[in-house]
Amino acid sequence: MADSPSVVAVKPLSNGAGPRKTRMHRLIEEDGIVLMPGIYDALSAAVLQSLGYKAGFVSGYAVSASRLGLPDIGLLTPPEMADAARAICAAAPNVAFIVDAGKVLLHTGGGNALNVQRTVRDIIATGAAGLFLEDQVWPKKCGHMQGKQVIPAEEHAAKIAAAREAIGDSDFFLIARTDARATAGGLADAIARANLYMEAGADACFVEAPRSDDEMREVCKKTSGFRAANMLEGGYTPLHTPQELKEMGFHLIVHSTTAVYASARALIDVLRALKDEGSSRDHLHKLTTFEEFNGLIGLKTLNEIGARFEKFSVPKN
Ligand SMILES: C[C@@](O)(CC(=O)O)C(=O)O
Ligand SMILES: [Mg+2]
Repeated sequence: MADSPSVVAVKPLSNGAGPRKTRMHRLIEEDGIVLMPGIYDALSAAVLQSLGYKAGFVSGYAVSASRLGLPDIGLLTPPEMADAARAICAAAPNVAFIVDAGKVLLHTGGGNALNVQRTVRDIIATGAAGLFLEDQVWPKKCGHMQGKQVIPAEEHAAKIAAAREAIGDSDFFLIARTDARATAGGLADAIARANLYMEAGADACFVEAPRSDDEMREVCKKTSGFRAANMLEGGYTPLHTPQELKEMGFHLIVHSTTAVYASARALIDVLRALKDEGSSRDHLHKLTTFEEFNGLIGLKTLNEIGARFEKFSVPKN
């Protein structure tokens, strides 16, 4: 067990050539903490990139809501999630994305090491920078909902070890999540699991849904390696700034629901106004402009490329 929030373990390369330094390791090194808003489609990824974010999180909660209009209770299928991750990585190539693979994998309770290894390779192929693997029983639930259960710790640790093997020396970061805080074992079991998963080869641990600042500090004091926190508005965990979380001993922050809740709020408000008033003309300040929106999704650059290749003429010498 760790006794200091600053203790981190960087996994060695399999060829023995020193510590593995992935994109995510370098981002953590830059500022000590990495803020990753949860996004859910190519447009939300493009917004993230346009604002200069260096990292983002492909949220299962938000993808389930945006693609299916359904809650985060294990209904999204692996191909749907992988497809979302591919479109997101393609739309924002400058952003390092961590993919919430809880659903991609069906490893939660079901599946075995082979399923894990296949999923890891599939997610690497999307262009993502890493993934989350969680220890809930399938069908899983959002970490801030009632009634969660976890699989045996050793079983999940073996899946983490299988994931580590599949990653090899790829530029890919493995975050092991535990949902045990909500079960009979409570925080002590969650902390023991996080440390076991780190031993099994995770780059970072994520104890989901601690319920107070004291619990968050305890997680940081008693776990080794890099640590992730989830700032889910309306959930169990108190909301904090990156600086506050860094001081507690966290290194990665997921804001899983901020973007999808903001989108839903904006859509509800403006579409209600349109329904009531029959026109959007008094609400244009709530919308992007035609130019702003086209710029966001790269129209100018694409037009320039199109113009360059309109006609081929043999160069004269
Ligand atoms: C992080 C999360 O898994 C939500 C949660 O379970 O707390 C997501 O899908 O964004
Ligand atoms: Mg999720």
